[in-house]
Amino acid sequence: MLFVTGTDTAVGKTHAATVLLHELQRLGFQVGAYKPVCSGAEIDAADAVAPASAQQYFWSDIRRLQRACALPATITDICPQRFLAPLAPNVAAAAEGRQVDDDLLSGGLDAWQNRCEFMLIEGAGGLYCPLSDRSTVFDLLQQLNCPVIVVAGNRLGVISHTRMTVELLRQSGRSVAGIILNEIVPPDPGDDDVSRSGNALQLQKWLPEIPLLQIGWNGTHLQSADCRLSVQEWLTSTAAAAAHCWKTRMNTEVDAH
Ligand SMILES: Nc1ncnc2c1ncn2[C@@H]1O[C@H](COP(=O)(O)OP(=O)(O)OP(=O)(O)O)[C@@H](O)[C@H]1O
Ligand SMILES: C[C@H](N)[C@@H](CCCCCC(=O)O)NC(=O)O
Ligand SMILES: [Mg+2]
Repeated sequence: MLFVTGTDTAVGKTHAATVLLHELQRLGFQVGAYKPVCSGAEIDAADAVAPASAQQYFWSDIRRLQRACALPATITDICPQRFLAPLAPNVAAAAEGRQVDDDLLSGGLDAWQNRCEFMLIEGAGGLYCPLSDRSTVFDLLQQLNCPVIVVAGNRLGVISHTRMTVELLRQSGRSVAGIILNEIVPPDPGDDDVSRSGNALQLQKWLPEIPLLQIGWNGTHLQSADCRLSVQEWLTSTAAAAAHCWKTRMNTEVDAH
């Protein structure tokens, strides 16, 4: 298992997860994709004029993960709990008179047993985003006990947000496999925006022991910002740690039954 978290909502966790899926699959790994809960549905354009009851909702994160995953998977395999409002999942659930099922957050992974070498899991929002009324992304991560990738949206503020996220993970014993600095704003060719162009160097300076990768605007590939290792080396070692963790979970599940 490999958990993709981020410095905030809308920093490119899903975008980075799809890039990771493509890159890992290109290296031959069989990777499943999972999001424990998703909030914020959209309506297919073709349905926009249909009466509300007939409208087909979809969840962009689930659709993007499903399309990027090379293994056959239903929407429920990818994400077993889905809510309409674009709010924290527990708040979105309450708006429908429902509750997020805490056990199903990790329990939904059981559907993937023996179907892949490991799972790529995307959270929602940042580390302390509530998932249910009782638990946050961070709690789920602690329960899953797996390596983490931190997606950092490249904008002013990213240095502090990334360091806080990494510090919390490290203090709690999580292994941070890497930081992905993701371009969430299109480049302006006439203007070198120093509030963004200097952030990779700063992250390397303040977090020198964590591999730093980058995804460009509309980028479909990972780039290494870390001269110590290539993207392929990083992917291979990260996949090995993720596979070990998934195997451990499956063995534990088998023992429990
Ligand atoms: N590198 C990129 N290039 C171009 N667009 C991007 C890039 N990264 C993200 N985006 C766009 O920015 C928006 C937010 O990205 P994304 O949905 O991946 O964020 P997220 O962190 O997964 O958010 P959430 O907390 O809702 O899961 C999306 O429209 C996405 O397509
Ligand atoms: C609606 C968003 N897109 C996202 C939830 C983000 C909630 C952030 C809450 C917070 O930390 O303040 N949903 C999701 O990832 O399924
Ligand atoms: Mg997302």
